[in-house]
Amino acid sequence: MQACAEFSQVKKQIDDFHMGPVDLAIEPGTITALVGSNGSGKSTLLKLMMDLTNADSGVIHIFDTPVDTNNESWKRHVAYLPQAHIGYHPYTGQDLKEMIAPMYPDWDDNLFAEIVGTFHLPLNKKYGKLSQGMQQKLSLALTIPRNAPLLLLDEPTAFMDIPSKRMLMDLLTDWVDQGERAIVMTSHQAENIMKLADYLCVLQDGKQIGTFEKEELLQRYRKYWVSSSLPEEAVPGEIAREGQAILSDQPEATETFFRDSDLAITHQTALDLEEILSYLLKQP
Ligand SMILES: Nc1ncnc2c1ncn2[C@@H]1O[C@H](COP(=O)(O)OP(=O)(O)OP(=O)(O)O)[C@@H](O)[C@H]1O
Repeated sequence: MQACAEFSQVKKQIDDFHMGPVDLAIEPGTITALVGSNGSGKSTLLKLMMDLTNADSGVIHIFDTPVDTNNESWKRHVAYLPQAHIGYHPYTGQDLKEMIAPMYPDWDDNLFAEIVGTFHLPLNKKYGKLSQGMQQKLSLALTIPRNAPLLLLDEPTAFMDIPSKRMLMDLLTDWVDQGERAIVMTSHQAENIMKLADYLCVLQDGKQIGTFEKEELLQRYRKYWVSSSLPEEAVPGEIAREGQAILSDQPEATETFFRDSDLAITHQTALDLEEILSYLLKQP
């Protein structure tokens, strides 16, 4: 199946920030969250996909077309929501819709009306006069109905209230379920990632720690308490200790060790995604 986007050994340097090498494939029908601390390179990855900045080495393909080709027709297959829109401020939502919709052959006016209705967006007000949260909602209303098969969202819910976040998450899940389309989004919000993402591409200071299937990641980590004192030396799979608890990223190996050492497990829990990401991002 044709990948929506593919990074091969992509590297980029901006001053003293070094990104990559990044290898990543975005398959249709999937939602990938770019996760990492501030300044880890998430927005830069999206900008590289939009050819808004150039890679120093490596190749990025969008639907099999290299992004740095002279023919930019591939851009019609991508809808990009940046963190901030420069140039929208003097226009009303209606003006912006009339400017943007004709550029996208698959623009869905019904979906635009649905998002406007869901978020109670006033289309007669200038973008610059809207609150940050409303600006974000209007930007989404102007981006999702483009129905481009690859949707890139940079922090889409950063300024949104809780009910709106939920509504957007439902909307995005429905949107991606409709067919051969994919979403790549950056997010700091574990709730978004937990609800939406199939895959997590984890970045730390520009380094790609890994790309993980969310469910696989959730199953990989467990926390154990045992009946007597823990041995001083590290237990197989141990990644950390919290008081009398051991955190493991190899539950089978850890449990075998406890069994062989006659240490009864008195309690165990899975780790939530926020804890897992904190551990991944603490790695040296
Ligand atoms: N135009 C620019 N000029 C100079 N440095 C830049 C520029 N754009 C990005 N950088 C640097 O590149 C690095 C990665 O930035 P990027 O915006 O991709 O991070 P991020 O993971 O999206 O961060 P955040 O979570 O804060 O949005 C940072 O060190 C940033 O300072």
